[in-house]
Amino acid sequence: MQYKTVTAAKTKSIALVGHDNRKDELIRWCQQHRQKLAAHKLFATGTSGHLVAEKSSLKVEKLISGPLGGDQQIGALISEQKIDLLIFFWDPLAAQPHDPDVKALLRLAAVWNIPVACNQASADFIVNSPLFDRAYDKTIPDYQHYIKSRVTGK
Ligand SMILES: O=C(CO)COP(=O)(O)O
Repeated sequence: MQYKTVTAAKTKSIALVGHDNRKDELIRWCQQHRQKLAAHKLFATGTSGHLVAEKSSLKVEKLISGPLGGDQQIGALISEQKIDLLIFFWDPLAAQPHDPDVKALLRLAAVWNIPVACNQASADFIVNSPLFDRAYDKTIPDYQHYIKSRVTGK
């Protein structure tokens, strides 16, 4: 795979996702960091998004609920380079009916070099990083090169 450098803008697009047993933790984290988060564009799976918006007054673009396709929507936005950060409080202690979608989302975040926080401590490190409010150069797969070499065999 060939890679290229792109710049994540100062204003980030942040995806917020919490499994049911971890939604309270996600909401508390959003309330705690409300001021910092308000400067960015927020997306979330359906239930998480409604709850975060209601309980923190943050503006959130709500996608479909996770088990009905929301994880896949966020994955698609990541592959279109429309998400810069993923805060995903997934549940390590309960099986999810849509486990393949959860894995797919985490896989795409790894493919596209997206910082991921799976718990409150990681999320704290991310939100307090100087890079959180600043433009950031990162490497991602060079799709133009990838597709050209697949099509032409060169
Ligand atoms: O299931 C989820 C992520 O895998 C979250 O979806 P909801 O926010 O709709 O509960």
